[in-house]
Amino acid sequence: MTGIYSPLLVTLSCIIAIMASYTALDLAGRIRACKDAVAGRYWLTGGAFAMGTGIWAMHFIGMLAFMLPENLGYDISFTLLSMLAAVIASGIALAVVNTGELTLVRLLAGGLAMGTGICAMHYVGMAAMKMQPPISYSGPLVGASIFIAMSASVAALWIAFRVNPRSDSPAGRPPIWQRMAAAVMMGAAIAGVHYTGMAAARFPTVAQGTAASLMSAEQLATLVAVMSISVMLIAVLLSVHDKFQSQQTRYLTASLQAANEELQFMLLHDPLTRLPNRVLLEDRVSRIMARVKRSKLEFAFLYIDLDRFKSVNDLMGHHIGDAVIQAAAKRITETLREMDTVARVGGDEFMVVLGESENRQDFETVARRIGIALSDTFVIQGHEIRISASIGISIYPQHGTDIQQLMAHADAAMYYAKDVGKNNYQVFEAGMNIAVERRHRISRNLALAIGRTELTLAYQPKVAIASGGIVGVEALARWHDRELGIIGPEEFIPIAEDTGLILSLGEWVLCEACTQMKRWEAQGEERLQGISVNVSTYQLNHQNFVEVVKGVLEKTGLEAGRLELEVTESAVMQNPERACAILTELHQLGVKIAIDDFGTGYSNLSQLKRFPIDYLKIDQSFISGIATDIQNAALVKTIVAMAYNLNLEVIVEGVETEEQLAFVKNLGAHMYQGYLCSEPLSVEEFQQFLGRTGEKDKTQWR
Ligand SMILES: Nc1nc2c(ncn2[C@@H]2O[C@H](COP(=O)(O)O[C@H]3[C@@H](O)[C@H](n4cnc5c(=O)[nH]c(N)nc54)O[C@@H]3COP(=O)(O)O)[C@@H](O)[C@H]2O)c(=O)[nH]1
Repeated sequence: MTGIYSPLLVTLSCIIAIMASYTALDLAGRIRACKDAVAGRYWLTGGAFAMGTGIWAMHFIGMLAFMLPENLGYDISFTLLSMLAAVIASGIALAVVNTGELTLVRLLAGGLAMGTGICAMHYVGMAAMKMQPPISYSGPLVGASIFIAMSASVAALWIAFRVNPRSDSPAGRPPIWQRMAAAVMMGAAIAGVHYTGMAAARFPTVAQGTAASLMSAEQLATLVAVMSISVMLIAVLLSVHDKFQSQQTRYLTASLQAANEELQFMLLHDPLTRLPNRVLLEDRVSRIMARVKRSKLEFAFLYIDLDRFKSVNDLMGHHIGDAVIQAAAKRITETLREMDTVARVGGDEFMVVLGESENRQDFETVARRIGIALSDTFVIQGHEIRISASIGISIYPQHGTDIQQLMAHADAAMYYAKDVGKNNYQVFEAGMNIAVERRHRISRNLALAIGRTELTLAYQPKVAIASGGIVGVEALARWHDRELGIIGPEEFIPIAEDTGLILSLGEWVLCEACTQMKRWEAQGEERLQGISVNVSTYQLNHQNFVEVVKGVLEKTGLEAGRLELEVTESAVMQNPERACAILTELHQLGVKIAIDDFGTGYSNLSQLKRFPIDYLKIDQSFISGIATDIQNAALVKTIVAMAYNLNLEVIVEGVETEEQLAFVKNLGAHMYQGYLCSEPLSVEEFQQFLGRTGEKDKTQWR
């Protein structure tokens, strides 16, 4: 009996073989990429089922494509057994592909197992065709089909391995067209086995289906269709999954790349200003240095520190402080050229590297420009803020041949600029290093000294000019450092202000002075109406200053009216609204307020009218030449007259001679302080002083 092939079903069988191959290859890739052992086992089982049923479906469609004159039946158990053989063969193939390395032995063993499975599937499937007399086979063609099965399996395993590299392979997954080409090759091999096997079969001339036939060709077609659709569905689902996963991977890769770039940026930039940080700056400097070495040009470091920034931050809050830093960064950047670099290297510190130049005047010009730009008023959220900058300059190679040296020298010059009054620039000179080293030591040692016996208070009497009697005392901080010896407040107070140490130092002074005043009260010392304490700008502007004063009064038990706070004119004028509010609160407690160093600031008396002031202290610089300097004399005269109008008492500082005293007495000033009466004394000396003067006629002391 001879049969003919239906071209449609043959084509369909080939398509199914290709689809099954594609599905199998894809699954093999997934199994190889899977790092989770349990999930890998699921993929293997699913893959074996999909590939096995695919091959099996191809085989039976191929059988159905072969139309015999007789209607034949198919034995169910053989049919299912052939499917099992295909699934097992596929499982073996996938397990082999899943190994780390495909050695020749493993490839041959896997190919043999898979080929055996395919042959078993084919010939068991053929045996499902129950006919009488049974089908006979041509030995050479069966041999050829077995050979094709074995070699196709080896080729298929090799292809599967090649198109599914390990997940950590640098090459990554091959493109889809390569996988498709591999699937076509595998499909052709599977179809080849089948059709060679079919050619080997000799069907009897007259054949009849046997009683064992339980499944008709239609039923078989239905089963095959279900299986084929399953394979196709798996293929479609996998492709959708694949697409989704590759989209996901692309998205994740893009986000990872963006995150990496941001991380890279963050590592090299300051987050607030987005300017380079010290690391990036150093990198750029080393490049400039390499260039400059060859060209014999110079380049400069500018160390910029914002003056009074700490009080802006404390006074107005960190959000305003941050905005000032950002605005300052912008202004600095705007003064520079493309080739220059500005970096933020600390809270209110910037470092500028000015690219190579032949003329060092250029560096100073830029420093001057930056200084001017930063001293212009900043308007931040409606607040007018005034700061300035102290700038230190070091030049390569004159001031150093490595980055650290150049930075240290620019830093030293910057501190020098601060020491000589801020709001200026200085080019590094050898002696500045020593000054900076001393400054560092002072701030280090001062932090340790607060609250220890190294810090003490000196007391200077206040004398009523009319009566000559002692009426008060001013407490002044003194420091004898174990390592550096005596350090004057002129030196350590500004450092304490710059470092913020003034808060704890100021509180200590306040507490110590009030405690001492309380002791004098307890001793029955009636002449001292009160004790005055200096308050720095930084303290006054600090948010909890009123609370600190209240706390000290409570702790020491001193009556508020016995405490007098001396605030400088410039401290008050830095933020008049806030200063006025704080001073009013303190004044309402009963604390007396004196404006210290009056005449050195920009204010005039009418501006001070709204402040709750009790005393004006005329700065000692006006007193030294008062008898000879007509201008100073006129000024003091005017201040005293206006103070009278405002109902303020005038204290004159720095009176050293009888002549000066006579002059201020003549003007009608109320009190004086100065060496004429006494310099500031230790507590013991002041005690003796009180004793000595107490024996004199109180009203006739001087
Ligand atoms: N915030 C704080 N500031 C303080 C504190 N203690 C001192 N200071 C301030 O330091 C500056 C220098 O003070 P000092 O060296 O103590 O000098 C004072 C007097 O010794 C000096 N003086 C007094 N009489 C004369 C004199 O006849 N001639 C002369 N040449 N100098 C004299 O004047 C200084 C007093 O200044 P003032 O405070 O303005 O009354 C100084 O600005 C202090 O304010 C502190 O604890 N906190």
